Amino acid sequence: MKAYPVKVLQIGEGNFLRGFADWMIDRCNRQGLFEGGVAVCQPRPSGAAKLAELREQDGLYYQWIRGLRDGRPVDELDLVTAFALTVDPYVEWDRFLALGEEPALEVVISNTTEAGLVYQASEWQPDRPILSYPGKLTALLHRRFETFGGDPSKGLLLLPCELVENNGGKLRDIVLRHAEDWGLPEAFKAWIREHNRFLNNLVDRIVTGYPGEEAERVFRAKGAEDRLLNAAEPYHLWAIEGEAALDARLPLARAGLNVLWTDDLRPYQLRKVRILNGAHTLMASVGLLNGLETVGEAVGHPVYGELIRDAIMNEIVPSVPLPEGEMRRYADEVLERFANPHVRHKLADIALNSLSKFKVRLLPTLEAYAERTGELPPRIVEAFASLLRLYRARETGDGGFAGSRLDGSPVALRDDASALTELAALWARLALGELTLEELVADILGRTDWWGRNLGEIEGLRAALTGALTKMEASGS
Ligand SMILES: NC(=O)c1ccc[n+]([C@@H]2O[C@H](COP(=O)([O-])OP(=O)(O)OC[C@H]3O[C@@H](n4cnc5c(N)ncnc54)[C@H](O)[C@@H]3O)[C@@H](O)[C@H]2O)c1
Ligand SMILES: O=P(O)(O)OC[C@@H](O)[C@@H](O)[C@H](O)[C@H](O)CO
Repeated sequence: MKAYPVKVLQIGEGNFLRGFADWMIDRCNRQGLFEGGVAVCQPRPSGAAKLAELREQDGLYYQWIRGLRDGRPVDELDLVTAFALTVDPYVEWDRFLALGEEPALEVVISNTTEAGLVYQASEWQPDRPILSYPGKLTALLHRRFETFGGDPSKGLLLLPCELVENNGGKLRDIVLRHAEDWGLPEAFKAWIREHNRFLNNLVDRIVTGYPGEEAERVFRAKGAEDRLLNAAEPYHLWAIEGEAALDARLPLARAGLNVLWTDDLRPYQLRKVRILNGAHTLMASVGLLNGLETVGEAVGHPVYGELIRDAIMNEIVPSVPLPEGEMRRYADEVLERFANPHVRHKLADIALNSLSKFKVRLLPTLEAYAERTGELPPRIVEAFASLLRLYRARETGDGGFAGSRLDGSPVALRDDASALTELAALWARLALGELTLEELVADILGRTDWWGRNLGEIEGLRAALTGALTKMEASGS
C-alpha cells in the first residue's frame, strides 16, 4: 500500500460510506488523480467495535459489486485501500483534533443517519470529547482555524451524505450555532461562512453490507477472511450542488465515476426519495406482512411484484412534479436495480423507522395523486393499510416491540418507541372491544405529530383504510 497523506476526514464507519465514498476515493487513487488517504472516526461511542475491526485489517476490505452495468453482468471484487488511519474520538480526542492541523486535509464526508445530523447542545471543554458529530466537527474546524491563522486556502469541502434535504446547509448552520454557543471568535465564524464549502448532496447506491453465507465463497477464493466484506450494486450516483470546478479538489467525475456537479439538486432528490425510497417503503410493509424477506422476492412475486410496479408507474411517477418521460426512465432503471439477483436487500432493514419514512417517502405521493385525480391511489392506500396492520404492536418485555404478519407470526418492529407504545395500546383496546377498527384508524390518522398534519382530513382515507384492514383481518389470523 502506498502511504498517502490524509486528505479526507470521514465521520461514520458504516457500510454505506465504505461501499460508496471510500470505494470512489480508492478509484481516484488508483488512477493517480487524488493520492489522498481517509482518516475515519466513529460518530458515536458504539461504533468503536467496527473501527477496531478496520484497524485489525489495516484498514483494508473488499468491496463486492454485482449486478448489471449497461445490460452486462458485473461481478467485481475490489480491494479498497483508501483508509490511512482510524481515530476513536472518544478515547483519542486530541489525536482527533490534530487531524485539523493536517495541511493536506481537503474534504470532510459523513454518514451518521438522519439521527446524527442534528444540533445537540453541549458544553465546550477543549480537552473533553464532544458527543455529537456536528459538535466534534466544530471543535476540529476551530483547531484548524487557529493552526493556520484563518488562512482562506485551508478551508474545507464538506459533504455530509446523510439523506436529509439541504444536508450541507444544515451542517453549516449547526456548526455556526455551536460556535455561537461556545463564544468562539467572529473571525472563526466568518472563516466558516466564507472559506468552507458545505455542499448539499444526494447519494444513491444500494449497499447491503456483509453478504452472509456467500462470504465463504469469497474467502475461499482469496484465501483470507474479511469480516468487513461489503456488498453493493454497480449503480452509483453522487449528485453534488456545486460548480464543476470543485472536481479539481475531489476528482470524482474525472475518475469516470457517476458524479454530477449541479446547480440544482432538487430534481435528483425528489425523484429518488419518491420513486426508489418510496417503492422500498411500500414493499417493506406489504412484503413483510405477507411473509417475504427480500426486495428480490418482493419484486419477483406474481402478485406483490405487480402491485409494486403498478404503484411506481401509475401512482408515484405521475405524481412527481417533474417531466414524466424522465421519471419513467428513472423508474425503469430502479426496477432493474431492485431485480438484481446478487444483492440480497432485506425488507426488515428497509422497514426501520417506517412511520417517518411513510411520511416523507409515500405520503406526498398520496396527497399529490388525490389532488390531481380526486381519488386515492389504491396501491399506496394498500401499503398504508399494510403498515398499520404490520404495526399491530405489542411489547416484548425486553424493551422491544413485535408486530404481526398476516399469518399471525411475530416480526420485530424498529421504530420510534413512543409511537410503538401508543400503537400497542390502540391495538390492545381493539382486541378488548373498547374500540372499533374505524375508530382505531381515525385515531392514527389524527396524529399530527406523526404525519405533520391531520390525515383524517383526506377525503375517503379513513374509510379506505378501514376497508382494507377489514379485508386483511378476514384473510389473516
Ligand atoms: N445502505 C444503503 O444502501 C444506503 C444508501 C444510501 C443512503 N444510505 C443511508 O445510510 C444510512 C445507513 O447507513 P449504513 O447503510 O452505512 O448503515 P450502518 O449501520 O452500517 O451505518 C450507520 C452509520 O451511522 C452511524 N449512526 C447511527 N445512528 C447514529 C446516531 N444516532 N448518531 C450518530 N451516528 C449514528 C453509525 O455509527 C454508522 O456510522 C441511512 O441513513 C441511509 O439512509 C444507505
Ligand atoms: O437506508 P434507509 O433506511 O434510509 O432507507 C432504506 C433504503 O430505501 C435505502 O437504503 C436505499 O437502498 C438507498 O437510499 C439507495 O440509495
